[in-house]
Amino acid sequence: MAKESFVQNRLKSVVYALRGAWILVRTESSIKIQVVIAFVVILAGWYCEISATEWILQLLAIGLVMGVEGVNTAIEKLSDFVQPNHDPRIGRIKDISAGAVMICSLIASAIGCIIYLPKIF
Ligand SMILES: Nc1ncnc2c1ncn2[C@@H]1O[C@H](COP(=O)(O)OP(=O)(O)OP(=O)(O)O)[C@@H](O)[C@H]1O
Repeated sequence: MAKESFVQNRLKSVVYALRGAWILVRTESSIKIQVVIAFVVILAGWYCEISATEWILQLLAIGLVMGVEGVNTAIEKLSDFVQPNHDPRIGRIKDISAGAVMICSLIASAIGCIIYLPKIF
């Protein structure tokens, strides 16, 4: 069998990653909520005519939260696969992973407040 070229290989990886992103959006309620929030703040950014720097910060915050949420989901699924039974060590791993999402969400909320509160009040 002929060896795949570098470009074919990379294209396959992109397809696998797109498939993973689609599974996330289709099956995970937390990601669905985050997609809605992202949509709302993008509309708000457009409505409030935020600056280029504010757009960059807002998009970074959206990407950060959704990216870490995806990794958190993968950790939860891997945990359930390696240990289907109740195990305090798995509980701790899942708690830490959820904690990482919470930290990113708090930072993203702070960025949202810094951008929009002065425009509202
Ligand atoms: N196998 C387990 N052993 C011990 N504790 C667990 C186990 N599975 C879950 N837990 C505890 O329950 C919490 C919730 O776990 P779960 O996998 O249901 O995540 P979740 O936050 O409900 O997921 P989702 O993001 O899909 O809503 C964990 O953070 C952990 O404290």
